[in-house]
Order: sequence, then structure tokens, then C-alpha cells
Amino acid sequence: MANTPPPSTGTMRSQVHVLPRDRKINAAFFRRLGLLAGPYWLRRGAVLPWALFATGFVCNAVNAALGGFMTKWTGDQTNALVAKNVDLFWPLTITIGVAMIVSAAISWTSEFATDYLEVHWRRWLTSLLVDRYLDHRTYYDITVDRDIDNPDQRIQEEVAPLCKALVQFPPALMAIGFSVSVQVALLGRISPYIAPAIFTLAAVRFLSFVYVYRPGIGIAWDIKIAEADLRYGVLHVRDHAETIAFYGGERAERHQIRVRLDHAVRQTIRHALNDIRVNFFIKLFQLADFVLPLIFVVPLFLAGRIEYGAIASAATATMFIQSALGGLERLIPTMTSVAPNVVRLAQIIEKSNAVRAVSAAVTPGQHSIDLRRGGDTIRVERLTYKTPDGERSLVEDITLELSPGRRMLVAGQTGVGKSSFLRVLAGLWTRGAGRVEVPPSDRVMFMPQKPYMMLGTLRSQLLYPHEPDGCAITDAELLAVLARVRLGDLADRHGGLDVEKDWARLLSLGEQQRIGFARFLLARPTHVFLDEATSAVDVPMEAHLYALLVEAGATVVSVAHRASVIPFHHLVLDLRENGWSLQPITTGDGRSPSLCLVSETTR
Ligand SMILES: Nc1ncnc2c1ncn2[C@@H]1O[C@H](COP(=O)(O)OP(=O)(O)OP(=O)(O)O)[C@@H](O)[C@H]1O
Repeated sequence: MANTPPPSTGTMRSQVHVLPRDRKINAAFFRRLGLLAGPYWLRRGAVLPWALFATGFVCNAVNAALGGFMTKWTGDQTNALVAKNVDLFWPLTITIGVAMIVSAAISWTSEFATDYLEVHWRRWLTSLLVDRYLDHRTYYDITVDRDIDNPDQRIQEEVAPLCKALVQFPPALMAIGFSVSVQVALLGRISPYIAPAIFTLAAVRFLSFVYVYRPGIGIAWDIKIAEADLRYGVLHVRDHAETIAFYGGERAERHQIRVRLDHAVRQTIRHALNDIRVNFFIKLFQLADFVLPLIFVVPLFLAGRIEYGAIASAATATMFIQSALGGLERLIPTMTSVAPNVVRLAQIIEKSNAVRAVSAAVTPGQHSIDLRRGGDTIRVERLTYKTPDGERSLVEDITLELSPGRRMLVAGQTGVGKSSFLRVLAGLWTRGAGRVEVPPSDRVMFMPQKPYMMLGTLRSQLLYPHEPDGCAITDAELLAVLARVRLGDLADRHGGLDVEKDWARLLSLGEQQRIGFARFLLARPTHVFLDEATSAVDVPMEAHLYALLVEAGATVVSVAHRASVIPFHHLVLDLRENGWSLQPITTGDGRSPSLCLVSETTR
């Protein structure tokens, strides 16, 4: 069965949920745009962005003026040609050539300023989002609440296209505004009717374009969601590579990725079809652009009211206007394709604001636990804790005290809430009631079942979460600590302390757990909270690691399943669905009591 793919339905349920109101370009959309753009442009010291913006502005204004002159010169040049006036024709031709070179140089300057602004903004916005993502443990709340999909993708992939589109928008609008006004003014000198006609046509063309393009906004969202789903499917294989390999689940995985890919391709095809409709429409209007000057200008020439060169001027002016309007129309698909980015990125800031607001406005007692940091004694008073969604109360009304140097084992059936008790002590879970007092976080270390292996060297693993730079701990001390957790040969085996490796994949879980204890020996916290931190080592090694905790005199709260760890503790907190008990451990008869035999005491 392991190799049998699930039946193909051709459709899929997305992991990404988008509210219909988030898909709309409405007031909320512009508020979110302000959330992303405002801090960059309106902060103090935003000199560089404004200087770059001003460069683009000046370049566009100069180029528009040059465009106006070129239109006039083209008319004069044509008249000179018709009149066989060589003295005027060649100087005008050279002037137009020089103007074209100057105009190209100004365009490059403007493009460079825009590109630089784009990179600068991208760096700034990405840093802001990373800060907000890490602020107040927003990343943790996002994982727990699962209300924001693929935050990594949003931060890494979606900022750059957004900045690109937004920095292009004002210069393009300016260029359009300058160019169209200059050219329309010139056309007005040829015929008073042509300018209103062009404006009317431009307005009709723009509004019709927006109407025709409208489905593009929804399609842009569908593409974004389909791509996020595809990425999730591929990442899932990477994250569970070993398990999938054990199951031999390649066919099932290929199938789930294929379904996601097909869905993404279908959305891209919808986008392409919409583009065909839109392009057909653009071509239709380009025809009108071509015909319009002929209708207005040729009769005037035939009536002898304008010179032949005016026809060339009108054609050049129309070309400039058409190119400007084309630029505006190209902006609309660009802007709609990044509309989802605005919402998706702003959601990270909104989430961070919400987390901030909750932590600032917590009123302990009613719905949240009152967590205080300070002192050496762990105190828990009438603690009731719930899952983050608030749906389930796990354990109710716990009261206990753990003095410095005491070690408490947390036991109980699987799923009862043992790890969650540690989450509460860490302040990660806050739903519930009661009061908890723990030492300041710099004196506490958490040791999870699967230690976090950061990207970097063995040295940085050992010193985590502190930076290796400026750390006073010598190599000899690091090697001695490795020897104490029986990993004395690890540095030699992997080429020293400063070799970067993928430690999470390279080290067995038991080795990673021993790295966790090495971190403890180096950081020397006064309090340690362990969550099955020795589950992957054998019983003698476990005894050795616990002996290190005892020797260091640390205060310990430990979640464990094995009875062999009982002798290393003074107390057992036994959690049950309908209650809890706290019992001193007595091993006077030389035998360790079994966890499930820990008897209940009254509260
Ligand atoms: N993020 C979450 N949202 C909602 N419920 C959760 C979440 N995390 C855990 N739970 C639920 O909370 C309950 C307690 O989980 P916890 O991890 O504390 O159990 P445990 O006693 O440590 O179990 P085990 O011994 O199996 O590790 C479980 O029923 C679990 O499904």
C-alpha cells in the first residue's frame, strides 16, 4: 500500500486560506500599502530614497521637455526636406540625433536611480519584516495559530517584486503626465480639436482597460496561492525526507506535488488567456491612435492650412502619447500581480502588532496566565492552562513551589499536557488563569527533545543561543565540555570546531541531545527545563547526563517517561486529565518507584 498514490481527483484543497475581502482593492488594501510603504518614506533620515526619487522626477521632466522639442524639430526637419533646404535639414538632423543620445543618457540615469531605490527599499523592508517576525516571538504565534501560510516565502520572495512595482509606479506616472501634457500642447497648435479627442480616447481607453483587466486581480491571487501550495508540497518532502524514504513514499509524494503543479499551471494558463484578451483590446485602441491624427491633420493639410511637416509632428506626438499610455497599461498588470504581496506582507506586520498588543494589554487572571520573572524559586499558583486556541483546558488549578537546587519530574499520560506545562513556564503559552513566577530568562535554559541545530559551525552550536564572536570560552574548554558529554571525538571527526555542516542531519538524535547538555555546561544556567531531553540516549548515558545536572546544582523541571530518571529528582508532579498530584520521591528501599505508581496527594 505504501507505494499506491491516492486517487487523482484533479483538484486539491489548499493549505492557504484567503478571506474574500482580502482579495479586493479597497480601503483596507491601501491601508496595508501604507503599513508597508509609510515607515520607509516617512521616517526620519529618509534622505537617500527621496534623493533617488527626485533624480527620477527631474530625469523624467527633462526627457518630456526633450520629447516636445524633438516633436517640433521633426516637423521642421520634414518641412526643410520638402523645401530642399539643405542648410536647415542637416543641422536639424544632427540636433535630433544629439537630443536622442542625451535623452537615452537621461533614461539610463533615471533607470539606475529607480533600480537602486528598489534594492534599497527591498533591503529595508525585508529587515523590517524580519524584525517584526522575530519580535515578541511572532514567528512562534504564527506557527501555533497557523493563520499565516509560508511566512518564509513571503519575506524572501514577495518583497522584491513589490518594491520593484512600487518604485516603477511614480516615475512611470510622472513620465506619462509630462509627456502627454507636452505632446498634447504641441498638437493643440496644429488643431484645436485633436487634444480633446486624444484625451477622450485616452480616458475611454484607460477605463475600458481597467474593466477588461479586472479578472486579472483574482487570477493574480490564485497564482500566488497555487505557487505557495506547490512550494509547501515540495518543502514537505524535504522536511520529512527520511520518513518518506523509510516508507518508500515517493509515488505518493510525486502525486501530491503533481496535483499542486497542475493546479499552479492551470492558474498560469488562465493568466495567459486573460492577457490575450487584454492585448487584443490594446491593439484595437492602437488602431484608433494611428487613425486619429490622420482624421484631424490631413484635411487641414489638404486645405492648405498647415505645412506638410505638421503631419510628421502629429505622428511623432501621437507616438509619444501612445507609448506613454502603453506604459500606464503595462503598470496595471504589474500592480495587480503584486496586490497579493501587499496583503500577505502586511499580514506579518499586523500579526506582529497583534502579538505586541496582546503582550502589552494582558490582564492576568481572566483569560491569560500572569507570568512574572524574578527570584530563584519557581512558584505556581492556581494555574490552569489551555491550548493556544483556548478550546481545551489541559490541567487545572496547580499550586506548587520549587526551591533553588530542587529537581522536579513532570509525569503523566501521553497528551495530558506535560510539554505544555513547560511552554507555560517559558511564557510561550499564555491561555488560562493563575500565576507563575520563574527566574529571569537569562538564568533559565530549555532543553527540548530535539535540540535546535543552527546553521553554522560546531563552535556556534555549542555556544547557541550566544554568538561565538567575542566569546571568552577557549577551544580547550569547548573540547573539555564535549568530552564530558562523551562526544570527545566529535570535533576531530568533523574537521574541528570551525567547520560549517548541516548538524541537524549529520548528528544522531542522541548526539544532538548530548550537544544540548554541552550547551548547559557552557552556559551554566541556574534553572533547567527538560522536555524528554534524554529520550534518544541509552539508560547509562541518561544517568551520566542527569548526574551532570545534579553536580551543577541546577534547579530542574524535567518531563520524562523513563522510570530510570526518578532517582535524580526530589519530587514528581503527576498530571492527569482530572487532576494532579505532587509527591516527594522516596527511594529509601533502594528501588525507584514506577511513574504510574506515583500516588496522588491532595491539593
Ligand atoms: N498548538 C497546539 N494547538 C492546539 N492543541 C495543541 C497544540 N499543541 C499541543 N496541543 C494539544 O495539547 C495537548 C497536550 O500536549 P503536550 O505536548 O503538552 O502533551 P504531552 O503530555 O507532553 O504529551 P507526550 O507525552 O505525548 O509528549 C495534546 O492533546 C496536544 O494535541
